[in-house]
Amino acid sequence: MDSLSRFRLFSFSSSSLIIVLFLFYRSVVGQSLPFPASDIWAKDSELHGFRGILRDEAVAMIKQLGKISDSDGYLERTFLSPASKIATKLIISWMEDAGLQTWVDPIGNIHGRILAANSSADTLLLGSHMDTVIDAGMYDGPLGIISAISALKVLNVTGELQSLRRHVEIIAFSDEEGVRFQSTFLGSAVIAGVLPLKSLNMTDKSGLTVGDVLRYNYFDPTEEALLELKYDPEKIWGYIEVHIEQGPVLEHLGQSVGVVEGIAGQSRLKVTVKGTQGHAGTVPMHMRQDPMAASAELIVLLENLCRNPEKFMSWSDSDESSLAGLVCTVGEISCWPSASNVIPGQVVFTVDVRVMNNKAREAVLYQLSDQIYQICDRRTVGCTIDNNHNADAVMCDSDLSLQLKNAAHSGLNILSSDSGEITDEIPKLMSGAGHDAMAIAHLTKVAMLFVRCRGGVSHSPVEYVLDNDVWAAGITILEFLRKM
Ligand SMILES: NC(=O)N[C@H](N)C(=O)O
Ligand SMILES: [Mn+2]
Ligand SMILES: [Mn+2]
Repeated sequence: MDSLSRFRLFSFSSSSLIIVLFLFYRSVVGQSLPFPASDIWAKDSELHGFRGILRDEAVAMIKQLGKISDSDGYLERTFLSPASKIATKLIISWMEDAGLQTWVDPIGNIHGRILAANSSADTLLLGSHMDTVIDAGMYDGPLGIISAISALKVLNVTGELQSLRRHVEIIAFSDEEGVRFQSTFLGSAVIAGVLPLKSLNMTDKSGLTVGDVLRYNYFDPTEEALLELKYDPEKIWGYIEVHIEQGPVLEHLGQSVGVVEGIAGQSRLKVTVKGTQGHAGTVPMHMRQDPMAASAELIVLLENLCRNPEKFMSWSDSDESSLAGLVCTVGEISCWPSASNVIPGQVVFTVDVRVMNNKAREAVLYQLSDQIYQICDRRTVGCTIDNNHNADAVMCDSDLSLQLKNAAHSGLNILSSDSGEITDEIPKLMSGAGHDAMAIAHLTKVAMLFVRCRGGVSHSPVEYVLDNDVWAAGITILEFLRKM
């Protein structure tokens, strides 16, 4: 080989090596934490819709958080549990990496804030919840927290974080699912100043009350102390929450995100049925007061009432349209003493009732209680109904929702600019699921962005959001922050 050929071969191999090293850097280093904040990288990322931060890092964080569980083998992270404390440290580190000032309040909410140069500016709140159901998916809650952190991290990388027009605060709420105490919204209701004091007396499975748990957390939850945690509505501009849709509509429409118009109201009851405990082999059937058989009848009644409410309710109570979307669920049941050869002494089950129209929900609860007591009387078992939670339906603010929709539109067009596709109209949809936005609506105007999920499945470990849809959520928040 002559020296010119040797030189050509050398220069070809060294440039290939540089390209290979660059690709390796992009694929391995560029996708891991922390993200390098160099100007060159930031420029490159702007061109690519900040894919490294808004998609790859965000998905990595969701997966990391999805491994922090109170149980082995499945995801469960409840209010102020050991796993929630580990998750708190991680979320704080991510918020700080995004350039935010952080703190944890006595109810376990994590806050990350950036102040605007104008100290008298009002504040945009962004957030969702960090607690999960039992055997949960990893997107329900964390998607909203992490898309907000990622969007602010982009602004930190580009240097825009210091020139925001409003203060911006992310809150990772400590309890939305209400699994530990059947409470829901413990975190967000305190911030909005609407936590009913009786919630402090609710007990978990070990007999601890909410109040006990807070006192172990060095916080005495008196009425005054709780009110001190309430935010001043005058200082808050609005609240935006990103959340997995948890239903099939966006997938059906072939759209990655949609804007929420309203959230159905919800009530949770605890029904206790007391009978006569006895021997399964000796008590004749007609002499039993069996709370298990009674509960079975009550549960079938609930299903009938919610499937065909018009058969149970007089038209003066409600009209057909106000009952549209009514859904009722018994999701938890336990009996005592729970043995195959014992007629139970007591059965306890939960009832979850949801519908957009608040009056219709009240009418359903009234009918349901009436029918339950009639059945219990006929079966000579004792029934009590505790109404543990009520949240009225919430309509999202139309102006804020429009701004969110415009942000989604421009964000999606950045993502699709490579393909030349123009994003269609952003869909609007209703939420049957509850959200922290319901509690925060008592404080300020709210808007929500839903993100498509596979098969519409949530509250299940198979819950899944495409990485590109996580990206779509992040770029929507980024565009919102840039234009607010
Ligand atoms: N979005 C949700 O999954 N939230 C609730 N905790 C619910 O029960 O709807
Ligand atoms: Mn949930
Ligand atoms: Mn949720």
